Amino acid sequence: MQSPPSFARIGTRGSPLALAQARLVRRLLSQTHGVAEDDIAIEVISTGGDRSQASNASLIEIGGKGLFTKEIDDAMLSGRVDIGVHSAKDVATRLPEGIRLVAFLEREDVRDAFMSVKVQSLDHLGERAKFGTSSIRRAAQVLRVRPDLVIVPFRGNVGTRLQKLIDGVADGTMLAMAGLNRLGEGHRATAPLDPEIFMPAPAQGAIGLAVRRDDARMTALVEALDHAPTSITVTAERAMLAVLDGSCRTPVGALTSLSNGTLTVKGQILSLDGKTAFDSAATGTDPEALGRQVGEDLIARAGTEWLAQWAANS
Ligand SMILES: NCc1[nH]cc(CCC(=O)O)c1CC(=O)O
Repeated sequence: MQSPPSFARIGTRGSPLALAQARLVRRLLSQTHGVAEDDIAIEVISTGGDRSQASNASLIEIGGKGLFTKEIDDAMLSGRVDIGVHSAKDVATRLPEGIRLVAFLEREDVRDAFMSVKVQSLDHLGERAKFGTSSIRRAAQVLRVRPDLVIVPFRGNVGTRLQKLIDGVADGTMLAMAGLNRLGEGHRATAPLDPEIFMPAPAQGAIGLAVRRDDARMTALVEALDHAPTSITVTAERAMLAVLDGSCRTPVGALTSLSNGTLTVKGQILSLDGKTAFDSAATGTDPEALGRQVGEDLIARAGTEWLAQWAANS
């Protein structure tokens, strides 16, 4: 009989992207710690996010707190798996008490890409063309530059979405370059979008690794995979998001650059229809402090009256 994997058990969602990310983590752990890949198990765990994507859950429900991570967190807490591998942008700013994000892998391309089988860019879409997205951020950003477009719900993995474009369910859509690249499908992107205008989701393009807070062995093994510049920028963006999470449910974009130890954090919040947007930026060295500063400044600029429409607890 084969002996069970002894080094570590990774918990992941079952989507092609999630599996590609879990396999990347398995390979890095194996290389870094000199163990066989067979000694690292990959356990597929279905999450609430997978179930609501399969159904017709509303835009607001998707992306709710911990939707893509709860069952993996539970599997870690019960000892079924040791490491949770997540797209960092899908990880809620507040994690369960016993769980910690301890490492981020080197960030992929942070940008979103425009995708279409008909036209080369967003500008080339016809008047009132259908734009497929189930992301409130992407819908707001697209409507900001093309208020005439009609937003239609659009879900599924990369292959499904491409088929939907071919079938004419939508004339265009937007996907993260990171996901496409990690699936070896980067060539499918019609045109990467300017991240200053189409600000990515906070932490987009980074893979976050979670462990049980009391698991010192696993913490040390996983921390060895951390990519410091990614940790710094993602920490700033998640700090910004944590401030905004506490007071509103508006679409949020973030863009951080790091050069010679100096961080510039930019943030944007928008109304769902894209008609209103507030921008802020800050430069410095402390990721947490800068992120919080940008979040608080966005709240101040938007003002309580505007934010009241998008109250966190409504
Ligand atoms: N919400 C789904 C999701 N979570 C992470 C990615 C892509 C990879 C990444 O941004 O790290 C995607 C798909 C997409 O937004 O196109």
